[in-house]
Order: sequence, then structure tokens, then C-alpha cells
Amino acid sequence: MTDHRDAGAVRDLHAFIAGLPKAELHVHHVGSASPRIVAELAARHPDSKVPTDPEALADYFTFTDFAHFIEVYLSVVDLVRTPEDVRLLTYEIARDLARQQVRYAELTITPFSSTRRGIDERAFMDAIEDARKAAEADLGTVLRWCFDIPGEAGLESAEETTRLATDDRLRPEGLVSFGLGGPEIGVPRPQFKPYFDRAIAAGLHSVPHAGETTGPETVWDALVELRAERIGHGTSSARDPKLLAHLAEHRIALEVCPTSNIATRAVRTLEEHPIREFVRAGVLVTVNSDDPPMFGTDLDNEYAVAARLLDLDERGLAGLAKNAVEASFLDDAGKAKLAAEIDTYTTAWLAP
Ligand SMILES: O=C(O)c1cccc(C(=O)CC[C@H]2O[C@@H](n3cnc4c(=O)[nH]cnc43)[C@H](O)[C@@H]2O)c1
Ligand SMILES: [Zn+2]
Repeated sequence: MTDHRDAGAVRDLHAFIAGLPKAELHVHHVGSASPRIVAELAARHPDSKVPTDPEALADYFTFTDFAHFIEVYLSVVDLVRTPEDVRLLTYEIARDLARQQVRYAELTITPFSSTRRGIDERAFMDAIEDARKAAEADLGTVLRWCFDIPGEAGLESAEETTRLATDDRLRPEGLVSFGLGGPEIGVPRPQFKPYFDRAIAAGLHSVPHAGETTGPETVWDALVELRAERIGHGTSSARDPKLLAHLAEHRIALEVCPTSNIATRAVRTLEEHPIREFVRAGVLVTVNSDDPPMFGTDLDNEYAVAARLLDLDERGLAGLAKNAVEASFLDDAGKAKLAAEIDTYTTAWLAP
């Protein structure tokens, strides 16, 4: 997409974004493994097929379609084999987030993928919790977890994820929500209703992916059957005006990940991305990075993309950051504190 804005103004906006305190609501655990982390994990497990050279890795992270993306994603999942790998990955993700002034992140983790590969469930929970506490103490970034069902792995994965998320002896302190990821085609959302019912009854928020690779009917299913409080992507909602009105009326946020949608070829070009339609319809839009190194992006870049697509200035960007705070599962005091920090930063930046 052509950027018609003055180069100096764009530079200033990028500097503003870099310092803006932010919340990240849609980012995957293994999907956040940076080239540095991949190299370190591959050194530990040299039989892996994932390349460690950054150039070869960039090539490896070029996807022909969503199914190819999942295939590559799972090859990186195969690199995470021990509780120490899990801890390293989690802490290093927090470091990357802290560098971008992310104060609060809800990280989507797929515990089923790890436990089925032989990582002990207790050790897995201890590893993520240990990293979470260290990240908060060392870096000031608060991490929370969303455990997601990898839908294509079937109801066995749904049962296992629900058990891990609701068993009081296992359930980690940082867990706030319950999700559903992976391909949507051939994986109808309603079959997961009993699992979401159990997770919601155990106090978790419902945040399934929907409408990323299928139509608006999947988003309706997520809302009606899975009682979604936010929607992962929700891209195809733009094709259903009634759905947009429903999302807007009920303040159900969309976790929009523009670069991800291009990288997986769910949307053809950024110019065609429906984010503008969402905003026009009054939907609570949040901007997120999904699987940042795999898509050659990070949260700062997603804010820059949104600024370009929505023609946002500093106040508009601060508004976008505050949307994420509103849609987050922080408590009221945490929301007020982060919103105030965003305001203070913006006021200071714009002061003459
Ligand atoms: O772990 C397994 O053995 C396994 C077996 C069959 C299927 C799966 C999956 O489908 C895993 C999908 C995996 O992808 C994650 N993810 C990351 N980014 C996205 C996205 O943009 N849209 C949907 N899913 C995404 C998701 O969290 C799952 O862990 C696994
Ligand atoms: Zn996602």
C-alpha cells in the first residue's frame, strides 16, 4: 500500500508508537519464538528441520496458505521439548514484549501440543508460571495466559485442554481465558460448546478464533455457542452488517492482526483489510501481532500499519492502545492504571 504521508511525520509517529505503553491481547506462545530463540532451541535439539540462519528462517516463514502456516508452526512446536525450553521461550517472549513497552499481554498457549509431545503437565505449568513471575519482577511486563484448543486435533485435544485449564491442582495462577485455534475449515465451532461451558463455569473468559479463514457464520457460532467475549481475528465479520452491529452494540472486541492475515493469505492485501469497516461500524478494534517473528512483524509494526490504514495521529493511536486496555481481562484498577499511563505519555509527547 502506498503511504502518502510526509516521511518526517511517519518517523515521528513510529517514535511515538515505540514509547507508547501497550497491551497485547492476541499473540501465540510458540508463534512468538524469535530467530534468536529458534536458534537457541535448535542448538539444544540439532535434529530439528527448522533452519537457524536468519535468512533461511525468513524463507521458511513464507507461507503459501493457512494450512502451510500451520505445518510450519507445528515444526517449531517440535523444537520445544523440555520444561526448560518452555521457560526459556516464555521469558524471552516477555523480554521482546517489554522492549516494545508492552505492559500487559495475554499469551495464547496450547498446552495439549506440549503434553502430547511428552512434557510433563506439572513441569509445564511450573515453567510458564516461573517465567511469568520472573518477567513481571525483572521487566515489569504482566503476562496472563489463554489456553487454546487446537481444534483440528479433535475432541481429545478439547478434553485435555479443558482438564488442564480447570483442574484446581494444575490450573496456573496466570490463566484468564480459554480459546480455540488452528484451521477453521472442517472444524465447526459448535462441537466445542461443552468444553467452553466447563471453562466458563470455572471462571475463564471465552476468546475463540473465528472468521479468520471462514465466513461470518463462524463468528456467530463463536458468539452463540461458545459465548465469546472477544473474537480472535473476526476478519469475515465485515461481510455481515448485522454481525458488525451486534459486535458494536455488545462491545465485543475484535483482535485484529493485519499482517498475519496477509502472511497466511487470509486477506489479499493490506489495502483490502476490513479494519476500516470495523471502525466505521463502531466495533471495538484492538490491534495485535499473532505470531510476530513468523509474520515478520511485531506489535509496534501493527500499530504503524493501523495508523496508515486508519489515518491515525498520536491521539488516535493512544485511543487504539486504550481499546486494548478496555478489552483486556485486567481488573478495573489495572485498566485504570494502564489507561492513565497511556494518557500521561501522550500528553507529554504532544506538549509544546
Ligand atoms: O499439536 C498438535 O499435535 C496438533 C495436531 C493437530 C493440529 C494442531 C493445530 O492445529 C495447532 C494449531 C496451532 O496454531 C496456533 N495458531 C497460531 N496462530 C494462529 C492463527 O492465526 N490462527 C489459528 N491458530 C493459530 C494455535 O494456537 C494452535 O496451537 C496441533
Ligand atoms: Zn491467533
